[in-house]
Amino acid sequence: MSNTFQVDLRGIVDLLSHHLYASPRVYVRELLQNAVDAITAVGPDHAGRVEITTGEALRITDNGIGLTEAQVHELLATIGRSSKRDELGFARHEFLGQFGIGLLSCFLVADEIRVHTRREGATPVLWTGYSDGRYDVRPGDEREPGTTVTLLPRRGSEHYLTSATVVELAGLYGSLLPVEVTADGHQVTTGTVPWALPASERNTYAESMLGFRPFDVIDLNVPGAGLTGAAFVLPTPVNPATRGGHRVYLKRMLLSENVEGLLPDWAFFARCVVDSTELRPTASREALYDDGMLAETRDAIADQLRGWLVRLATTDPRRLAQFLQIHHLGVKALALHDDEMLRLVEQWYPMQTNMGELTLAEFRARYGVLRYAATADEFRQLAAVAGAQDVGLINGGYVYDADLIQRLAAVDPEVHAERLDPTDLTTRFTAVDAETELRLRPFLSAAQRRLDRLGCEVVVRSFDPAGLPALYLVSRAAAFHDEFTASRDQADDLWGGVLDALSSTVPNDRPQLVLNHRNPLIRRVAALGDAELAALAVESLYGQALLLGHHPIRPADAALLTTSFLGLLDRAVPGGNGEESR
Ligand SMILES: Nc1ncnc2c1ncn2[C@@H]1O[C@H](COP(=O)(O)OP(=O)(O)OP(=O)(O)O)[C@@H](O)[C@H]1O
Repeated sequence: MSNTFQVDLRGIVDLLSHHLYASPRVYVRELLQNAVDAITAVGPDHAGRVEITTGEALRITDNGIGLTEAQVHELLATIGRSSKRDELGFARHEFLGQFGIGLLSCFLVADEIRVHTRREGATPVLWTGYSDGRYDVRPGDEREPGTTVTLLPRRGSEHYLTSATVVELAGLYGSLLPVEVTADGHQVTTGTVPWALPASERNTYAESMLGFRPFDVIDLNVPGAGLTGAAFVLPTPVNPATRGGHRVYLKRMLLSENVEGLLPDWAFFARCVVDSTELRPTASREALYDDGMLAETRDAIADQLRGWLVRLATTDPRRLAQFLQIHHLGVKALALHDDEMLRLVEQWYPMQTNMGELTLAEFRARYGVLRYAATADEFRQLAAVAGAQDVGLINGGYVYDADLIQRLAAVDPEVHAERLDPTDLTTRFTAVDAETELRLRPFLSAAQRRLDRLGCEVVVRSFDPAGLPALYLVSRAAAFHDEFTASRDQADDLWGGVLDALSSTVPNDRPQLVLNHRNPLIRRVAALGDAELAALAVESLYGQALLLGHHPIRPADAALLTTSFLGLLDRAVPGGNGEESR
């Protein structure tokens, strides 16, 4: 014995209202959709009209194909039955509907639905359905071919059927529909799609619908998906992690204002408004069905956005620079994962270097190796000295920059990157000749004695620029060592013990104060007969070099800065040595 499933309508309505549709508001969309489909079914030359009125009840009338009594029994009384599928059960291309459940959404706001309909050449029929699952069919009053659906509001749902709400919802879902729609006398359909408007009106559209005045508007066209539309480029920075939704229409009916998955992740800077005849909705009609077609469409749109970027680069680099200025954080964040964005950054994003602003591509063409300082402090410390020796240096200290340089070198075997360590520079410093070295020895050992307690080593080298008297250089190992000893001092006994055991493995090359023998002041200081004055001078040079390189100032350094400054002042101002006038 074989039986058929029984369906409890109340269960189905609950399922629809709470789980399938985001809000009961969608009933307006489903009604509009049925009216448009009925008009489409008449034929391409039929001048379709849809009229919605509100009041005690909501009425929506179309001059579409209508239904015969037999069709009413077959289509309206069977959930899941649709006239919009072919014999094999596939959705027919020209229609919006396909599932055979849309009319049920009206039960989200109404307890009773009446469908008054007439097919050309047949008699009028009145079908009445109730939310408890009953329906009846009677002969209807005389009427033109077409259909009128009437909803009697459910108690508590009246607000979904007020004039204001219905006019708003009909406009939201139906403004681009290819048939004439009015709601309580208001013209709902606008006639033109926004992306076909002249440039100034597109901007106004974006301002009112998307909430921003676009930086630029890019036309989109994907014939394979029957897709036309526009991408509006955001004029202000956005966090690329916040997925912005797109306004998507399917066969001119709004799917959602917040569709995801239409663009690849890297295109976070654009909001699209598109219409497609081929992309498919999910059953809730609030999202796009994620299939091969959507993937191909995404790729095609990505190509068009990339094309826009490339065009900007060749025809209007100034605007591309503006674009990157707005969206650089997002572009750079994505470039850490996306090779195309990485190339964009390489070619077009100017980074700070000691030779002015240069793109990584320009820098590489000029200097071969992408030599960079990993922090802004290191960069400041090294930029001038490196520049004077014609060593190009990139400031990798801005967010993502050092990582991007490293990644570029990782993905492209032709690119070489090198982090410049401050002590690497000493190899470019020329040692002074043996005779001078010998002459300077007493001065140097006196200077070393003064700086020993600060853990700093004093050396003399010749380097450019000659105007720079002294440079404080910390190697990575030395910086680590400093941090290590600082933590050792703060740690409790247990951790102190562990750190002590480790300390033997920590290299302890000391930071260096490099005095520049090319600098006239340094020569004069080194030649001073007055040992006390020379020591004061070395201490101030040490303090000044620390400040110049933005190094942390420890309490001992601060004390030294004060005493050396006051000491020098004392020597400079006449009347010292107890000779003050009384
Ligand atoms: N205004 C109308 N004019 C003519 N036929 C209609 C009208 N409204 C509904 N119908 C008929 O009733 C059937 C069921 O409608 P329903 O809205 O439930 O499903 P659908 O539109 O086929 O699919 P979907 O669930 O995707 O909307 C339709 O296939 C159509 O044949």
